[in-house]
Amino acid sequence: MIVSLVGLPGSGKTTVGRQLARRLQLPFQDSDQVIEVRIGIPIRTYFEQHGEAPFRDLEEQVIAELVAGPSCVLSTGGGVVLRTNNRHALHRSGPVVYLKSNPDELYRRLRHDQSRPLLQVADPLGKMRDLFAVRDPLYRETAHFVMETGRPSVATLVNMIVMQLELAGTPAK
Ligand SMILES: Nc1ncnc2c1ncn2[C@@H]1O[C@H](COP(=O)(O)OP(=O)(O)OP(=O)(O)O)[C@@H](O)[C@H]1O
Ligand SMILES: O=C(O)C1=C[C@@H](O)[C@@H](O)[C@H](O)C1
Ligand SMILES: [Mg+2]
Repeated sequence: MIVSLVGLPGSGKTTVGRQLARRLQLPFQDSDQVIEVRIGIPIRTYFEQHGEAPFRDLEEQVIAELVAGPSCVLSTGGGVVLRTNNRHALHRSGPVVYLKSNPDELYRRLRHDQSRPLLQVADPLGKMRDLFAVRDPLYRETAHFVMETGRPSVATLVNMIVMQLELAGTPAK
């Protein structure tokens, strides 16, 4: 079973995913990290050198491999839901949690972070709002649960997710 986390850049997929994996005693995978190991350079540099389309091809390949692999908690890249194949692959491989965050708050969280290529633009707040408008319906379509992030701490979010999974009958180890 693959427990996946989806959401906008900075919504906490990596941070929450790592702790959730520890709680569920499952291995942790992060598709962005798998991709970076494979390409041998930061995703940001890959975007600059090759553009977005080859990155999305690689991401689709990595998602297909990960969902076919052993049980894990899988944190995904923020744009994973842009491809229909990814949405279906994640949804049918196990519970998918959408970490839903307000774009203005995410912008405040990430404004000093240079590693997110899509936010290295003149108007990153506008970009985050646009990403939310396009992707919120896709995250909802992919997910079985929507968790509002924002006020809760990472530990609280992890507790809330574990409770949701238990309510849904997902065996927590
Ligand atoms: N619930 C939370 N409350 C406060 N800060 C948080 C919360 N979740 C994550 N953060 C902080 O927000 C930043 C981004 O988190 P993280 O890298 O986990 O996001 P991500 O969803 O994996 O982003 P990306 O899509 O770019 O990989 C980190 O500095 C993290 O510590
Ligand atoms: O939101 C996005 O489209 C992205 C988010 C990151 O997780 C990376 O997957 C990459 O920078 C693209
Ligand atoms: Mg991440």
